[in-house]
Amino acid sequence: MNGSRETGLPPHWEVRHSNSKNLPYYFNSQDRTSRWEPPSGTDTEKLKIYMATYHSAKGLVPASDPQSGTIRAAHLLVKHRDSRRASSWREAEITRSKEEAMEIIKSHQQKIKSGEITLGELALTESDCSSARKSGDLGYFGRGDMQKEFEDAAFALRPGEISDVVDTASGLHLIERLE
Ligand SMILES: O=C(O)CN(Cc1ccccc1)C(=O)c1nc(-c2ccccc2)[nH]c1C(=O)O
Repeated sequence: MNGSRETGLPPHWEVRHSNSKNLPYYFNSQDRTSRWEPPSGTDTEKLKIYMATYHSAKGLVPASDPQSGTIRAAHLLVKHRDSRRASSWREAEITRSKEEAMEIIKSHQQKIKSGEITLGELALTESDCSSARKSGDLGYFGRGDMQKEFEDAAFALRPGEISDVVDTASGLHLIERLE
């Protein structure tokens, strides 16, 4: 529990760490909801200071042991109205259809294949995942950490390779294995 005064978060909210995505997220212990972005009413200056000390104090660094069956990957997520959580930092309510999302991610795939732009660069502005701010980098993860379709596709890639479109409950993904 990190209390609300040091974190700058409203009461009942705390910072947690998603090991699978190697990202902090925000958890409300009262109604047990979680989100990638800080809730409204957060004192962002205090949170920034807390996050700096929290992360350095806890030494939360990525699991740097690919030998333990982990890989490192980045992804670009395009959500649609049937995504399990049809909302993202880009769009509060995502209403596009799955077919429209497929057209969008296929055009992203073409741009990446042509060498016009990298997946990470495109993820920064186009990915509906909160990892967008890290160019889609999810850090290291092992089997059992991600949704099965995502895991199978990611582990089938060689380092540097990019997947075809992967369909999960979260939406449509392009995955690049980094290590
Ligand atoms: O699937 C859901 O019910 C909600 N999620 C996952 C999630 C999990 C914890 C906190 C916020 C979002 C997503 O929709 C989601 N999944 C991902 C994801 C999926 C596969 C691999 C990496 C990330 N990112 C997100 C996101 O909003 O940022």
